[in-house]
Amino acid sequence: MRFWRDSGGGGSGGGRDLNGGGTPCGQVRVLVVGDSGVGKSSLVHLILKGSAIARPPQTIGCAVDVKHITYGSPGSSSNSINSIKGDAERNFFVELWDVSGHERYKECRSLFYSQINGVIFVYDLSQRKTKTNLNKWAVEVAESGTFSAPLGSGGPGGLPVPYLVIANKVDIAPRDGKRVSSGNLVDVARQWVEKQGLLPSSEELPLAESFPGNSGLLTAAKVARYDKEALVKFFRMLIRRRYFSNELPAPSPWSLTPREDTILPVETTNDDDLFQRKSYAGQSYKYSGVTPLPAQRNLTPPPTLYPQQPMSSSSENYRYHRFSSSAIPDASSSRTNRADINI
Ligand SMILES: Nc1nc2c(ncn2[C@@H]2O[C@H](COP(=O)(O)OP(=O)(O)OP(=O)(O)O)[C@@H](O)[C@H]2O)c(=O)[nH]1
Repeated sequence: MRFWRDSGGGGSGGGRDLNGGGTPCGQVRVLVVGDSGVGKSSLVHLILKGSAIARPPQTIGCAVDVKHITYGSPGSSSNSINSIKGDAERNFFVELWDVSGHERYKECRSLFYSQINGVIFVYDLSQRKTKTNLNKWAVEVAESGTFSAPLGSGGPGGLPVPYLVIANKVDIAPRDGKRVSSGNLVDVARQWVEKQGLLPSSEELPLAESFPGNSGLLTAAKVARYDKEALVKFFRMLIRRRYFSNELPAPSPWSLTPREDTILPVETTNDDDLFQRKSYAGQSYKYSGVTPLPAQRNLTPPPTLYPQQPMSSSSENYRYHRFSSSAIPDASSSRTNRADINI
């Protein structure tokens, strides 16, 4: 069975001429987790391609895509050894590990929780249970994962890396107490099961145990609405933590507020907290720009190679740690039709 998919495109990683031939300096790994059907793959597609995907196939195991991102200021010299710590613009890859939320992969998905720099938790605004379930996801990742550049204190479930909570499907979120149907198979099935009384209605689920940091980014992956700037800030913060942590402390990324004009419209709901965005994550989990503590778990320490070594444009240096797109099998067989879901 194949677990990986490499998009090989999307204007991101894979090619050698990124950013005018610039040499990638390194990579950060971001897990994308949440219940099946909340729209993780749709979101990843949107982040990579900038457009919505009509019918995402269900993820088998895990799909890996790579986004290219720059860090630093354009136009500065990149030849000096010091410039890596300074303002030269550098290329990085953000690996997005889109882990299937389907139960059938529960036993094996910890395989993918390796050397994680950050986590994106996704839930479905129209299915409140998917939000309360985020805690389970956090515990699972925290307990079975290994982490790169871990934080000194834990987030939800003890998660030791920065995270972002994304509330997807804002386009069909309940308004005025009424639920809007998305029409997609997973949602229809879930609503049918709830109606039969086989599951508590997600509308009735208590929010008391909801995920720490009720705020989150609002997205509607299906109609290509998301806060690109906030996502990029999150990715850059992960890069900074991993590769530039001995620079002067930067302002807390958790306190960065996305630009007002990129904020999705606030909709009226019976659950106001879902629609307020104040920070990227729980208050108890602020990253304050301090140098990360040594690895807390069974970790390979994050490589310090790239930040410290002189850069060269030789092809050897183009390879970067832990990810080689050539090592990743063909994408096409890693997914299957959503119609295959067993409900
Ligand atoms: N209305 C609406 N539907 C969405 C949105 N995002 C995703 N969907 C739909 O939700 C369904 C599930 O989307 P996926 O992206 O495959 O969900 P997933 O979380 O990756 O699911 P798994 O692979 O099973 O873990 C698809 O039919 C999508 O078209 C959204 O923002 N709004």
